[in-house]
Amino acid sequence: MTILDKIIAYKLKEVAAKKDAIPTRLLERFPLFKKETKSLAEILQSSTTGVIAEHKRRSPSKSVINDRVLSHEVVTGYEEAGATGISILTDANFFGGSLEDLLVTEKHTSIPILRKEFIIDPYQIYESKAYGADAILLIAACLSSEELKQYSHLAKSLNLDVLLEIHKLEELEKSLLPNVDMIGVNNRNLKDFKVNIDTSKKLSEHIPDDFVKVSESGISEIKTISDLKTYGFQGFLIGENFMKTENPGESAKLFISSM
Ligand SMILES: O=P(O)(O)OC[C@@H](O)[C@@H](O)c1c[nH]c2ccccc12
Repeated sequence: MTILDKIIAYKLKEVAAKKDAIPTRLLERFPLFKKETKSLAEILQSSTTGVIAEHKRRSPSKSVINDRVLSHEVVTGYEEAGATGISILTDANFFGGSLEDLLVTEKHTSIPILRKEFIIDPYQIYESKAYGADAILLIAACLSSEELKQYSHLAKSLNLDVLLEIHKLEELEKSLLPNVDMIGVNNRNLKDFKVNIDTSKKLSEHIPDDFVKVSESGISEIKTISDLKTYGFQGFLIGENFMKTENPGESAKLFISSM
């Protein structure tokens, strides 16, 4: 069983319990459900930097990255640093995140927020909207073609942008859907956690130009970004490189200001 299989099995149980606690019809009554969302894809297209800074306390590959920092300090720091968007990992069990982190971010910042979660049920898309997300992540490795189609359609009907994550060419075919705004190439293999930036470079030529291209994971140098830009990437998802430092907002500021 790979870690991804483990996460999916856990998510199925987690979502079943959540549906009992707060049914979809209640989520639809949350005040933020009516919030006007901001398009991450649009902002990335007009940004010259394109950094999506991620809040991530832990990960299955590295265990603790930063358990001390308060999320509101991190996210306001990210916004002040000039990040184009913020990614919030809401998974508690493997990444130490929460929906509370999403609420805090919504309250304290005004740039687009990506909810980073292992989405395996439409319920989580309603939940993302109810807790203030502007965009969601769908992972091709976790979902069938039919699910990807259905979930991206639902997200768009709620005005949420869709970032669809792929790691290999076979996953791209089922990901070229009308309701997908951005295609993210994860440089990290979720099966063995190995990171290779060449994954983005290799897959870039196969991604049609009508999708905003995002490169995810393992980015720690500005020259990597300049290089990826020549392959058509406009978004760069960075977590650990900022989170592992004492002051993630300050690290993001140093990084972005020297781009
Ligand atoms: O911390 P990094 O190496 O900068 O990576 C950030 C982000 O890309 C990574 O957290 C991520 C990419 N896709 C995911 C899917 C689920 C959980 C996490 C992720």
